[in-house]
Amino acid sequence: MEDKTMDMNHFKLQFITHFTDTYSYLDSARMALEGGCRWVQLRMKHASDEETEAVAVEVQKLCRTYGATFLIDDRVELVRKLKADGVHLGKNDMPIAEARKILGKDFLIGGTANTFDDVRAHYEAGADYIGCGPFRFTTTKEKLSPILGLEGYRSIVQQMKAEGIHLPIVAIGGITLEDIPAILQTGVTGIALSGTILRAENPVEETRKIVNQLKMNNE
Ligand SMILES: Cc1ncc(COP(=O)(O)OP(=O)(O)O)c(N)n1
Ligand SMILES: Cc1ncsc1CCOP(=O)(O)O
Ligand SMILES: [Mg+2]
Repeated sequence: MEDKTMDMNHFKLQFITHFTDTYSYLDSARMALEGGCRWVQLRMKHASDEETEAVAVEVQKLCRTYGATFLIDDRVELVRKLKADGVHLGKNDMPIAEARKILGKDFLIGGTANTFDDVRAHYEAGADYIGCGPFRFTTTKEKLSPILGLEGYRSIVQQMKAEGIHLPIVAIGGITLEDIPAILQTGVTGIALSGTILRAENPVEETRKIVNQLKMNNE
């Protein structure tokens, strides 16, 4: 497992896999890694445990080759079994405090937030970072929470500052390359995305552009 305190650039872009007819989960992760992303979440919503484990083993190997952080969506037990780097949990998943008891302090745990109250609850439960969204409508996730837009992030970041909550927060949901400068201006730490890379004509090149855009907007 990598050092949680490593270079924060590493944690500015999280690529999340998504089922497509064009690319396998493994190839999707490979393209993001080739493009320079160093934080990958394997999200296989409708797959069985067996199917997910088989893919996770391969994506984990690839991530290790690239020195990337490897997270799995939802599946705490699989994260423990494979010694992945961490898990991302939402409202309908295992509570973060329970996952922390199972995984201990050496695994990353991300929590989904749509409001400042969600952020505070995850902070108190011991989350390492927040995935906050949706920024705008996306077809990648069903049953979306209310859209936040730029104003939603500004408000949440401002409340975090006011209450002294220091936790990395990545914006998520329908984000494209063009959105990055304005999103970072709101004070969030980074972004998480999927569709804009997988729909691009050249996903590796699109990832490169996103990585460069994030570097240019580095504070
Ligand atoms: C970085 C990041 N943020 C939010 C989510 C959404 O998690 P969740 O609300 O549990 O929904 P599913 O992804 O499980 O459908 C995420 N996965 N990653
Ligand atoms: C998992 C998730 N949670 C909120 S929006 C979303 C999907 C992000 O994917 P995309 O970048 O394709 O909108
Ligand atoms: Mg979930």
